[in-house]
Amino acid sequence: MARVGVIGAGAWGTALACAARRAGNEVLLQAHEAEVAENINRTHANPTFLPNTNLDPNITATQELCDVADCDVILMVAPAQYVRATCQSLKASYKKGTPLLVCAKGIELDSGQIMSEVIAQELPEAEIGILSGPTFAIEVANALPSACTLAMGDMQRAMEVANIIGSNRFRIYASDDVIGAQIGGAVKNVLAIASGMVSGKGFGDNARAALITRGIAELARLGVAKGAKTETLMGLSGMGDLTLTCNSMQSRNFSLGVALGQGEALEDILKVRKAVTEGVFTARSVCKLADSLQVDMPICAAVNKILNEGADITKVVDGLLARPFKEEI
Ligand SMILES: NC(=O)c1ccc[n+]([C@@H]2O[C@H](COP(=O)([O-])OP(=O)(O)OC[C@H]3O[C@@H](n4cnc5c(N)ncnc54)[C@H](O)[C@@H]3O)[C@@H](O)[C@H]2O)c1
Ligand SMILES: O=P(O)(O)OC[C@H](O)CO
Repeated sequence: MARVGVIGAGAWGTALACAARRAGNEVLLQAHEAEVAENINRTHANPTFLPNTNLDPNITATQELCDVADCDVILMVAPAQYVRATCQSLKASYKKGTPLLVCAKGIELDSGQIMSEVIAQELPEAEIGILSGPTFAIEVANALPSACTLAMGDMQRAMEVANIIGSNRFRIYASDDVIGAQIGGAVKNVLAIASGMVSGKGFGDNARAALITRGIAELARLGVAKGAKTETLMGLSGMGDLTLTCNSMQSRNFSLGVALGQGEALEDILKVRKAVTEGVFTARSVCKLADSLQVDMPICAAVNKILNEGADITKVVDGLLARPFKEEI
């Protein structure tokens, strides 16, 4: 039995705590909000972020980041824009060599950095891993079968850690492609917003299939330019997660796109959401990263224009459709 610390008791942190506990570990879940920690300890539930789910009473919660520093493996499940500040707070207690697995999916707004770059700056001694794949929290919490990628610089180490937190209901495939495993998870959120807009606008299933396929082409262009392996981008953390998120109302990113497509305003959609919709932030940061690498990402650029520059969806879509025909690459 290992001790697994989970930072962030949102839907995904709570679900990962369930998976790690099911794999036979002692699990400590760190919550940002006092009432979330209290609910988990007192009622074995997290109605704020993962309602209608009973948690194993052996999952305990704390509000203190330093409490998870003694764990054998730490999962970083704060949303992407909070990862830097969370690492800064963890720094004083973090023990060199403890695997720190990033489970957030996003690119930092100010810097355009991926999460491994943010962590390398703030916790240079961290043994970084990336856990990413097609995994809706509620299904993992309810022990429905899921699979994802765990990428670490050392493949052998990734296998060891996979054996600690994985199980027959939460299958983990090891990889040594730390960059590739992050690009899919970050970019698919932006593409899922686009896919939702296509659905919300009533453009039909053909259009959605075309968008997803051209989306994987731009995701792969960015990944390769950043140093990812193509097979990672075509695997669970890339194409797998893109397929899931671009086709399901369970996705916060897809459902936000649907609402936008149906004419709701972004501020009104976000006003009533407690859950994070990572694509809203990553739309801007992925464009910044793509510009710096001189990669053409027309769909992500279109989403950014709609979300952040107030562009009209119909006009933006018309602009995309009117581009000259080109080779399929
Ligand atoms: N929910 C899923 O199905 C799922 C699956 C895979 C990956 N992810 C990724 O996991 C990450 C976390 O998402 P989630 O679904 O668990 O979140 P959530 O939407 O359920 O909850 C929001 C989270 O933000 C945290 N938060 C709010 N303010 C904060 C602050 N100032 N500092 C630190 N944390 C703060 C909350 O404590 C909570 O953990 C995201 O990057 C998401 O893309 C989510
Ligand atoms: O609800 P979303 O859109 O944040 O997606 C959740 C997970 O990333 C799916 O793998």
